[in-house]
Order: sequence, then structure tokens, then C-alpha cells
Amino acid sequence: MKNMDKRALHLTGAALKGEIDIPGDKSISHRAVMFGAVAEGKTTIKNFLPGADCLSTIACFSRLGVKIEQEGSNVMVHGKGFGGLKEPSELLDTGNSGTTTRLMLGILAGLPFHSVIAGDDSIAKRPMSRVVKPLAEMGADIDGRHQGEYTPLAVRGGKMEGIRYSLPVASAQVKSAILLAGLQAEGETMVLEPVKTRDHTENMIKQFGGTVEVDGNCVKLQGPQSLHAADIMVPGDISSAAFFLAAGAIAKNSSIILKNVGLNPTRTGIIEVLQQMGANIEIIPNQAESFEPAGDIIISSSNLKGIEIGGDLIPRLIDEIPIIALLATQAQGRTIIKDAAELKVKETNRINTVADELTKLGANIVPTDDGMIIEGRTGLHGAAVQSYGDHRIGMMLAVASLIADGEILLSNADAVEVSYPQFFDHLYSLAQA
Ligand SMILES: O=C(O)C1=C[C@@H](OP(=O)(O)O)[C@@H](O)[C@H](O)C1
Ligand SMILES: C=C(OP(=O)(O)O)C(=O)O
Repeated sequence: MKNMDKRALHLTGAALKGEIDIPGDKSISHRAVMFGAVAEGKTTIKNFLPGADCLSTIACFSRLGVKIEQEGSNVMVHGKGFGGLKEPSELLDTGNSGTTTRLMLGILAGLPFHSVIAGDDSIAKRPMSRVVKPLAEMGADIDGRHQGEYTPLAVRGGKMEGIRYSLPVASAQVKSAILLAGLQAEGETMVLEPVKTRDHTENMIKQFGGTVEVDGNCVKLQGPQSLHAADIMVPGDISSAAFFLAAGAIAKNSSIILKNVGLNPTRTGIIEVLQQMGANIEIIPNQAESFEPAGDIIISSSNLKGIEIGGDLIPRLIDEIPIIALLATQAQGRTIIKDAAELKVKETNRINTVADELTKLGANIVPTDDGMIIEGRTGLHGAAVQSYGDHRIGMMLAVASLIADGEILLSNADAVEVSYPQFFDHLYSLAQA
């Protein structure tokens, strides 16, 4: 995100009312396209997220010779099986998307051709050897700057063998890359997670007719497997809903309904945090059966208290920590976030960008090695801040404008396009309802 789009936000004291449909889950949208591409037959995807990251996934798989028709949130993928993917003649540009970069590596690892993957300046700083190392052990030939740590990465895939791998970091992207390679490998692939992470890849394998066994933190499959097209209904993204869950809790005289939010238990850490902080929150699960659970959430103005967040909960809310930090500035007492060093290797170093930008608004927040400590409750004020091209930082700062006294001038506001193109429309519609 290079554009320097600036937005003046002056929503001080606005009450939020009404309801919004939460756009499709980013993690599930990526996977639906990828699995559709490597399965045989026509996959339809409904409520796909047409955010920049998922559009990067579509563009990459189109370059691999897969016909993909996309119109808004409706997508059709004409899959040809793993073997039907073709050597790309151009670079595979993953934009700002870590998920596209790492999961696609797992697919390319098993395919007998050459390709080069690169993304934007942020992607070029994110660690890739966490995926390159196990994929190389399985038989792929992958190289990049700093012995394969950074993009651009050149891949020559080939004959793969199954692997038993203990993840050194809790990462659904690394787990997923290994499973995608394992589906093409000879024999058993087993991934052991230090802490359970989002399980959308495991769910997707089953949805596309494959088999995978999950036993606690151990995920196992036999390769090779061939997959068959599926019809996928993507639930709303709880990571996007999180911004409005926080907004509804901290804005005065507010009560809003967030419709169709994904409620996969590996993603619902934010709901537990809100409950522990004392928020007025009600969950209404959808009655209809679905491969990924979903429901509506009602959130109202709340008196919050500080809490401690760490351990197994962290992977279940990793992308929500920037907005949790804002919540904590409005909670009575101290909030401690720990065991979250992974935040340093996201789109930005989110420990630093959260602490720096919230400090500019008057928050009392101290970055630590693996998280942050926030003292509440502080009155925030307007200031010039920036997203640094990180969508989640941009949305957190925009939500802060509901409570900050004065104007927030947000640079790089267009970063929200990465995961939530309708974000500002939704914010203004709830503030004016
Ligand atoms: O698998 C996924 O879809 C994701 C996994 C997480 O990353 P890590 O695997 O790096 O923890 C998360 O932060 C990212 O937004 C999406
Ligand atoms: C970390 C994120 O995504 P990715 O790793 O796919 O860039 C995110 O969406 O917050």
C-alpha cells in the first residue's frame, strides 16, 4: 500500500446504532480459492472477500493457469487438480498478503516447475524460512534472500515426501503450507502445533473431499490425495467484526448488530476478551448447519475493566490485538498483553506501531518484548497518526476517532482495502443511523 491517502476523522462522541453485514472471512476466502484451484471441477464461492489480499490470491492462481471468474463476492474457480497448474511466465505477486505467500509456497512445493514469488515492501520483510525449511525437507527447492528468509523466492517444486514436523511457532500459515504440500507428498504428513491455531485448512480439506485427522494439537494426513470441487459459503470475518465490537463497546449510547460473524472456536478469542472485560455482548448463533459456524453479535456501550491476555488465547485473537489495545485504553485498570511476539512480524511490527500511534493520541501504553502494558482509563485526543500501510492499525485508529477529543488525521487510510474495503462506509453508516 504505497498511496498516502489521508482521512480526517471527526466522530467524537458519535453514538453507534443499526446493523451491518460483516464481509467474508479473509482466511477462508484465500483457502476457498486455493483449494478450488487444486481440486478437480467447478468450485463456487459465495460471500468471498473482495479485499486486496484475496484478490492477490486470485491473480496468482490465474497466472498459474487456473480460470477464475470473480464478480464482487461471487467467485467461480475452474479447478484442474494439482497437476493441472502450469508454470507461470510472470512473477507471482502476492501484494501485502502473508497468507497468499506462505500457503501458495505449500502448493508450489509439489509442482514440477519454476516460479518466483514476491510481494510489496512489507512482505519483503516478513520471515519465510519458517515455511521454506519444512518444505525443503519435504523435497522442494526454494531459495531467496538471506538463505530463503525473504522474498523474492524462487521455487522449483518436485517430488515430495511426507514429514513429521513440530512447529517452532504457533502459525496457521506454516501449518497450512505443510498440509498443502503433504496432500501432494508420498506417505504421512504430521504437524504438531505448540498451541492450536485456526483450523480452516483442515476444514477445507474435508469440504473438498480429502481426509485429515485432528487429535488435539496434532494434524495428520496421508498423501497423495486428489480433491474435488465444492460449494463454499464464506462466513463473515470475526477479525473485521472486531473493530465494530470494540467500537460498539467504547462509543457512548451505542448498540449495534453485527450480522453473520464467523464463530469458529479457533478464532473467537476476541469474544472471550470482551466478556472478561465486562462488555455488554450477546451472541446469537445461526441455526443453519455450516462447515464453519457463524452467528449475529449484539454489542452495546460497556464499562470495561483491564485484564491479562496471554498463553493459548493469543493465536485465537492474534490479529485483534491492535483493537484490543484501544479497548484497553478505555478500560478501568491495567491490561497486560503477553506471549504475542509474533506481532513483530505482521504487516508492521504491531507492538511498536500500536504503541507509537496510541501514544500520539494520549494513551498510556508501554511496549514490551512480547506484547504491551496499557493503563486505563485515559481520555484520548486528536492527532496526526498513520497506518504505516497496515490495515489493522488503520482501522484501529479510525475507531479511536469515536472517543478521541478532536480530529484524527489518518495517513495511509486506504490500507483498509486489504481486508475490509467497506470499512469506512460501515463506520459512517453506524455513526449516522
Ligand atoms: O492462516 C491464516 O489465514 C492466518 C494466520 C495468522 O498468521 P500466522 O500463521 O503468521 O500466525 C494470521 O495472523 C493471518 O492474518 C491469517
Ligand atoms: C497478518 C495478517 O495477514 P497476512 O499474514 O495474511 O498478511 C492480518 O490480516 O492481520
